[in-house]
Amino acid sequence: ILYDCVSGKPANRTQLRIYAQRNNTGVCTVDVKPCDPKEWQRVDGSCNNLKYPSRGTHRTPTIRLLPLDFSPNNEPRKAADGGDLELARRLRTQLLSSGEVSNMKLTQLVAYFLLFSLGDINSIHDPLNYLMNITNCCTPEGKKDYRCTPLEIPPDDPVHRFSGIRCYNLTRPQSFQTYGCLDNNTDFVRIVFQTPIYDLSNVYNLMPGFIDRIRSFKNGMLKIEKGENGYLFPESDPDSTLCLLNQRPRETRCHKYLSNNGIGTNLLSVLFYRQHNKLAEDLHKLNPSWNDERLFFTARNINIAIFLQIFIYELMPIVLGRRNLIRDGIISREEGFRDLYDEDIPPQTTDEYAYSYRWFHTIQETNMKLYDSDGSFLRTFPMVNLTTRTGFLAVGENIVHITQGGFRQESAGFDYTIDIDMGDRTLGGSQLATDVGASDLAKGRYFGFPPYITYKELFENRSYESFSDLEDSFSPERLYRVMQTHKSPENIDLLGGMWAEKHVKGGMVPETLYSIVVEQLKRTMASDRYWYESSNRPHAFNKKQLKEIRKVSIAGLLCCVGDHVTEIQPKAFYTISSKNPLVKCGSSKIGKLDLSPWKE
Ligand code: HEM
Repeated sequence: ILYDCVSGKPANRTQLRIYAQRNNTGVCTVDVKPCDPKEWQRVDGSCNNLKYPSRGTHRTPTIRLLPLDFSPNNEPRKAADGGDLELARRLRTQLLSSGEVSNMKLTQLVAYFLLFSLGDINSIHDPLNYLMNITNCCTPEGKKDYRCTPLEIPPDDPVHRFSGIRCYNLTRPQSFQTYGCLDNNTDFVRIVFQTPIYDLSNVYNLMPGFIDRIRSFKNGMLKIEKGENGYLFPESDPDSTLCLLNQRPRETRCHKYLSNNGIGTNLLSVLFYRQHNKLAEDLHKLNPSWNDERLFFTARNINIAIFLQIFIYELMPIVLGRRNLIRDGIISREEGFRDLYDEDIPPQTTDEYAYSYRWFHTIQETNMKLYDSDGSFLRTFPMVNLTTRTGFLAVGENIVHITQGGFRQESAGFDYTIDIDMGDRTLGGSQLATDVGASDLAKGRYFGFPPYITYKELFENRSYESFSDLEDSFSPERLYRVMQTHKSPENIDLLGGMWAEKHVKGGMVPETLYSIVVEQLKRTMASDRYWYESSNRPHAFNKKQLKEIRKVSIAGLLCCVGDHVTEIQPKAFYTISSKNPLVKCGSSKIGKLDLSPWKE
């Protein structure tokens, strides 16, 4: 049955006729085969919710925590005095300092895993649009193009008053309107090409239909290709334009079916891809009678559970605060099952959720340190030169050196500073100059987010009318900066507010970011019929199996499938220290899974 993506209902004849005329049936509808309530979790995300079978697939519309706030024609909202809001680049340079500050407690893996988790539910079509399709937004012609939203650089800019660069290329976020699935005079609804549930889309389902190209259909395995370093995944497309920064002729590899995104996402996609095969292989040894289908879906079921266990129980407590997450029902102290499913909540993500992750650009350390497999420091490399450069991973021992650096190098500080390369280069040589923070702030206006204080009101359940109402939310110095840069509290953007806001007690992120993330995680857990902690889902783990899943860790993952990882600190999101020393991978201190409870 062809479902209309936006409404989530079977498309009627009139709709189908209109889509056919517009030649966009493929993007505005999704084909859902009849659901079987007991089947394995589908790779395409359909039938997760039996009442709304298309919710959960690619192009499931996002939802909003608060109503849209736009000027006419979806232009940015106006300031309280009716004028334009302050330039995004000026706010970025005034609210965030530029510099190198390390967080001595956490490793680069934190940023890698966060970005990887985001790629599971959010596609990178918007950045690709201005990197590949619409590259002329700073030309006179581009400035007249509705799709363009170039960023003006103020004449007194701390960097570009010297460079002469006056504009950054940027495009409007894409929506169901962009693709003609909704008429232009309707409310903006963001289009996302990833499934809204956490199901390792980066590995199994980057685009509809990819799964059939990467499955070997033998013993549950995914295809692999043999290469120089054993690192090769099907299939490279050397002619692909997606790997913009590959340095030819040496770097030719570009994934056809896996991500070609930031270096951390690419690395983790490779690790989870490999882990699928390791699981399938071991399950096959334990249960030689299982067929390909059963081996594939069991391995995938375990792989997703490992990813979620690391994400929700190991990473998020560090970032958001363990006690906070227990209090808010995101994690449990008990090891047993949790049945949180509510069929009335369709699988969807809020725009605010994916957007708020942009705050993590401030924790990205870009001066990447590369280490040998025995832990000897080799050299540094600018990470911003590696986005859309999958070819680099496949050359020489690079993947080994990046993996080692992931758990040996500190992340950048969770402070009010943005790394210099993030704030002034961002995308290596693929743009003359970019400021990811300025793009982030401006994008919020083109998503139509209401002011920061409206979110404060939502989460704190009180009103915020003057700057003095914000005294509890900012340190005096930060509040002073906010007042210097905004004429009215209503002018503060959602991200600008989060940049300056105090961090949540017990956690490392701004209070509002905490609230947005927790709101979504609750929805995610309640709306996923296949959530791994549930005892009632089809093909649920039994008690012993879940107990094994509870043991996994990022260190265990790296030991199991990381290149040349023979020793690692047991808590690998934390830096190496006397309390968290390097141990051999075989050590009982490394949390990893024993598959014997899966033996039939
Ligand atoms: C070297 C590291 C990174 C670079 C160079 C980078 C660069 C970028 C760029 C250029 C964009 C597009 C901006 C726009 O179109 O407005 C972007 C988007 C984004 N990035 Fe990063 N990023 C990095 C790391 C991270 C990390 C660690 C996170 C944390 C989760 C993250 C989260 C996001 C999010 C949420 C978006 C928005 C995607 C969307 O909804 O369109 N990035 N990044």
